Amino acid sequence: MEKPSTSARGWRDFLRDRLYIGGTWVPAEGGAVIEVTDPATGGSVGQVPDAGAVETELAVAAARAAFPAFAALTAAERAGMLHRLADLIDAHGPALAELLTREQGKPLAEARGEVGMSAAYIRWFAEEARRVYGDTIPSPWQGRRLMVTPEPVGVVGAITPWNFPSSMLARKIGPALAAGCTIVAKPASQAPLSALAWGVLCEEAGIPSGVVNIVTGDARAIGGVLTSHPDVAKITFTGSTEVGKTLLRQAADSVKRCSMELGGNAPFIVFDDADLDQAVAGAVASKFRNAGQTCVCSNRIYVQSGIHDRFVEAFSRAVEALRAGSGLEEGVTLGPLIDEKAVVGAEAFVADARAKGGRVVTGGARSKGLFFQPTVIADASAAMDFAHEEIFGPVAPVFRFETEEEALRVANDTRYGLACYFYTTDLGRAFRVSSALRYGLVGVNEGVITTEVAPFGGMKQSGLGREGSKYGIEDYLDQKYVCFGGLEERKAADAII
Ligand SMILES: NC(=O)c1ccc[n+]([C@@H]2O[C@H](COP(=O)([O-])OP(=O)(O)OC[C@H]3O[C@@H](n4cnc5c(N)ncnc54)[C@H](O)[C@@H]3O)[C@@H](O)[C@H]2O)c1
Ligand SMILES: O=C[C@H](O)CS(=O)(=O)O
Repeated sequence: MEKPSTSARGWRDFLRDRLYIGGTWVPAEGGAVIEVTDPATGGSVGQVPDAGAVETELAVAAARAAFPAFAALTAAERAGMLHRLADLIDAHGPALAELLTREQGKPLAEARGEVGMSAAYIRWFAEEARRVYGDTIPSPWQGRRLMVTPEPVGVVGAITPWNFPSSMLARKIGPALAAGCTIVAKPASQAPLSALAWGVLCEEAGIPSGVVNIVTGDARAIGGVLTSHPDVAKITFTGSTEVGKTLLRQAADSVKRCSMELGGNAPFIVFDDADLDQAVAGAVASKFRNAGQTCVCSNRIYVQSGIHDRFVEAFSRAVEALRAGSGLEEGVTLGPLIDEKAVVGAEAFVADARAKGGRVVTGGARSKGLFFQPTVIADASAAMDFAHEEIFGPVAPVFRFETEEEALRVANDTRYGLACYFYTTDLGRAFRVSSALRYGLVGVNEGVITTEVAPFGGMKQSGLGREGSKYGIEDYLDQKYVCFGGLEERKAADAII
């Protein structure tokens, strides 16, 4: 397979101010647009159409029309398209990463990591396409053969968040196309440009018109069509738990298949027997990645009393070493928050903690623009808002605990169940605690554990289903049971002369 040209295309070459529907680039009805701004500077990065129900109906119709022929391709043909798509993502990684940093704010190194992860998800599902096996089942009857045949569910509606505008889309486009489905995707308006860049890449990868459609604009109107349209078979959503519940309610009337990747409230537990340096490094990585704006960020840091003071001192020192600035500057490790609402949210969590006895060890205030100081708050307690709500910002509350039983009780005391982490050098504790924690993802002595080869998803109100891994394609397939009867040898009297 010929590798795509790596001719130096810049981030501007992937800018599109049109919707990608049925393989064509079209404006919103009436030409309304949404301005996309760089959260580090407030400057304009580009514009995208402010579309709604009418354009979404057109996109669903295009996806519906493309589905039969795309589903009829062989798995190898679909795998070939996905491999070409992954090769294009890799070939244009630097440009795609710069576009991502400009619209979302994360440091370039993290953006490059996200683009690389996007290609990894697509490549993983290119190969999963070739392993969608069925079953034959031993028949309980004479003269019958029983088979189970997986079939693509059909048109998929996908809605994705702003914090990982590329990889969250990859986690949906990959399995959908691998299974033979077609898709209509709506990115978040805060960071929609990376998704439209996917339209450019899909076009160049030779993915047939109408298979992938990207619609930007009015979330409520677009989501309203996707969750109710009779031609949409499945909804896959990544975002807040509250919006996930809204979409589940809307999709119920037409009983659509739903996958939900929702909010988190990750505990990060440090036992007395932990390796202190490892625990500090893990806490910084899991808390401050994307300026604390990831669903799997540590939200509550529980430290056993014997190591507590040494941890707070070492952790605060490491946090103060973080370098805040524009994500485009090499060496920057902490970018801006996505918008003013996010900064106000972080300020509110700090004010609430202070009012309830929390001690700000470092940080605690906004700096300039949409930047918020990386913050450590000691003497945190269950009375504080961030004990029960997702912070989604660079604020690290540290709670003290005495026993393993207490740590497990408080760690599990949440409606969420996405990610959790703990540090210990005791093997027995590692097995006991990883078994007792009610979370979909468990990091033991590691603070960042996401990979395309392992299932990603939550328990409780953190979601439904899994993305990535060998499990991630299952939600895009219907298992059809076929019973072949009348197979006994026909007697002479039955024979048709
Ligand atoms: N579990 C995961 O894999 C995962 C990954 C990333 C983010 N998240 C969660 O997402 C949240 C942050 O992202 P966000 O601010 O973009 O979340 P959000 O729920 O506000 O928005 C997510 C997407 O839903 C759209 N949306 C909002 N209201 C809608 C409606 N009524 N109908 C249809 N679409 C609607 C938005 O435009 C966006 O595209 C956090 O809670 C985070 O934990 C979870
Ligand atoms: O925020 C949500 C993402 O799923 C984080 S990760 O990059 O997949 O770990």
